[in-house]
Amino acid sequence: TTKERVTNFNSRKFLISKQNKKKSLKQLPGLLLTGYNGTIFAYGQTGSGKTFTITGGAERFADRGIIPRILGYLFEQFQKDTNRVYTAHISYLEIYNENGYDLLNPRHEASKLEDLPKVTLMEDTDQIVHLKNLSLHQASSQEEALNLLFLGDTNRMIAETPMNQASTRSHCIFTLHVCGREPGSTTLCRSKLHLVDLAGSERVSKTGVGGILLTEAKYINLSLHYLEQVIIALSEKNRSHVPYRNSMMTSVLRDSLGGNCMTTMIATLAVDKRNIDESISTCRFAQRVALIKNEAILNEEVDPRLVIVRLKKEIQQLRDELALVTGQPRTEDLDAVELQQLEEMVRGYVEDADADASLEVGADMRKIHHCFSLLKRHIRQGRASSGGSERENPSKNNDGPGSESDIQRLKELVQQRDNEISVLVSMLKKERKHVQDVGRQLQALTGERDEGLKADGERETVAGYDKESEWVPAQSRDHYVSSSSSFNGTNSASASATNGMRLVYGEKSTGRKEAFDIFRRDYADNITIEDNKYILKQRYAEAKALGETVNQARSKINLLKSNIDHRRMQRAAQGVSEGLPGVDESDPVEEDLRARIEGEKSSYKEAFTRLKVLKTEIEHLQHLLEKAKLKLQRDFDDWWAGEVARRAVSSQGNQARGAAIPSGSGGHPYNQSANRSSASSRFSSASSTLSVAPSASQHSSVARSIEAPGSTIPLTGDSKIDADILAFVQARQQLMHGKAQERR
Ligand SMILES: Nc1ncnc2c1ncn2[C@@H]1O[C@H](COP(=O)(O)OP(=O)(O)OP(=O)(O)O)[C@@H](O)[C@H]1O
Repeated sequence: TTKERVTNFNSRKFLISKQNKKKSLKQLPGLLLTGYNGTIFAYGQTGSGKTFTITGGAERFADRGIIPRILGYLFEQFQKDTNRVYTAHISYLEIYNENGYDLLNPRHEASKLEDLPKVTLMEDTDQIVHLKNLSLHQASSQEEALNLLFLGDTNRMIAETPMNQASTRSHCIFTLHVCGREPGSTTLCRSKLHLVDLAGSERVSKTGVGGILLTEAKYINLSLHYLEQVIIALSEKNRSHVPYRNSMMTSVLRDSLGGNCMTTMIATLAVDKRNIDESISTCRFAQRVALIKNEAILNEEVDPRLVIVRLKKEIQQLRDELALVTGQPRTEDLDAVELQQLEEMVRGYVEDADADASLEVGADMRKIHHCFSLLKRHIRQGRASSGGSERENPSKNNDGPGSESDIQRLKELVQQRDNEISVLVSMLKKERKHVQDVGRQLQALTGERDEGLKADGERETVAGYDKESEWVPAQSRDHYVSSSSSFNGTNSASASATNGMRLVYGEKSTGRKEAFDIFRRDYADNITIEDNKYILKQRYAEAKALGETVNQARSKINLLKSNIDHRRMQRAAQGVSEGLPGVDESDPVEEDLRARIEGEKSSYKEAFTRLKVLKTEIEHLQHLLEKAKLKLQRDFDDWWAGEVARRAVSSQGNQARGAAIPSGSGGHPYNQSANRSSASSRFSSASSTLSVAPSASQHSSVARSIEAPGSTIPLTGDSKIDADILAFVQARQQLMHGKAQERR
């Protein structure tokens, strides 16, 4: 029961073993920024909370895992650190049955796992492993990075089939590649952080390290066994050979396990009594991991492109100097472009007010000569316009340019212009005030809707949520896939998913929609979906209110600022007209205005900071909601497909016997949990037998409610259309039965 589960989870404990005792789990992301590689991997039996720890829970924002938290932290640091420029790239690899798959491949959501290009290992001469077919996506913001995580997780979920319980039997490696550089420097700091969600470990401990029994081989997660072998080899002193190459996972994590990396293992335990053996085995494994000593080094490298540019410049300088020293100056004439450049440089140099400004033309005598001649020309021109005219007009009292009458006339002209300017300024102010008033009136009329959110880019997201809150099942997976397969890696995954939902809206059949409504009503996760919708609405309302607070504070600050300006002008005018002293002294009115600005500023900051946090939370909740909806959609599709197949088989049988529509039900297999193996058994029973009676494990409210229609429905003979007709009749019956029960 839920209560038991909660109690069990509360008693879960995490054991963290560290390579370097000084470096805690919290410090790893920080070390990533300084250029060290890091790995955090979760190890434990199925259901002990590895995915919950690494990625996060599917229900609440507070349950978000290490990956979203690290992404939040890192992007915040990128912004804070003004001394460096950072770039981040993300890859997401899934290893299933020793094959690697790119979880960020856009084809992932449209194709079966087997049809996807496999990620393969390639080793260079320095034994560094490279992964072919694994895409790397740049993430320039936390939002983009979280979208990539969401996309990968969704792809992982979609690719899950009853035969492939991916979350339990596959390993996932989310890698964050960070590159930091000081502007102008040729040195780069490259580092990567692997966040690894390993497959369930239980089989390994049961098999033992010694050998794998042939009969059990297909059930055993070989790569975890090899991981254990590598760990043992690394923890034993004097072991020269470490068998990294045995599995893809150990090859990919080679650096993390015994190389240049700070590694933290999180051992997850399900501390129920019946799991005691698994728990002990996990602790032993953690103990061995703790013995491994890694030598992490700072990953600094020089960017070859920048070095080339620098070296080319240096070579040119040296060539010029050499030519100068050896007396072999270049003889060819400067071309038009060079002459133009020199002219601009000299003009800039002459006009530069800075006395220390220098003119850099390199050690090229041709250029130096040309610069001298340009400077000479400038000087002569200057003399001609000032000194020369002085010599020609030594008397200041004559009527030529510069005479007293001339100066007087110019003064009057300046005065006249000043008057014109002040008239224009006051007109401008009036106009501006008018525009502001009109703006305010307009805002009042439109109710200032969503202004705050709009300012922070929130509006679209929340509006998107509103639009999708009413949604219906897809006709088939193909529809969903085709509509969302346009994803190119950087688009919003949630947008593509919702588009998919919306696209099929117009194509729904009534029977299918009715069936979906019933299915959704009984679906166990529906409570979570509804809860999250409710929380999301609350957050949205809070964000809207905060947005308004931010806007109000902003306009109040602007108003107070203009009051201060006004006050200052008033005081200045008073000072000039009345010749009052002390205009420079502090003004209590202005002080008061300033204090009010400070007050508004702090409420603005507070609301804005909360809005930012809220934005992350809203996005996270939207992702959770999307995932839950996708899961519901997928479960419904499976159930529906099973129903249709069974009806088709039954109706064919009945038609052959000239019978009416059969009774029976497929049940609601997902009312307890998303039991995918029961889904597969439904499929097989549908194809192998005409019996449609619900099995004991499949009973549900829907299953119990089905009765024979009691009338013969004319069928078309087309199996697909007939199946749809039958499903419609059945869904309708279920609905009516449900309503009848409700009335009772
Ligand atoms: N600390 C926890 N608090 C609440 N729920 C938890 C906690 N840890 C795990 N769970 C829940 O337990 C279930 C199983 O957890 P999770 O999927 O993380 O296990 P896992 O070790 O990754 O399993 P698998 O090996 O199958 O992938 C999930 O429903 C998860 O939400």
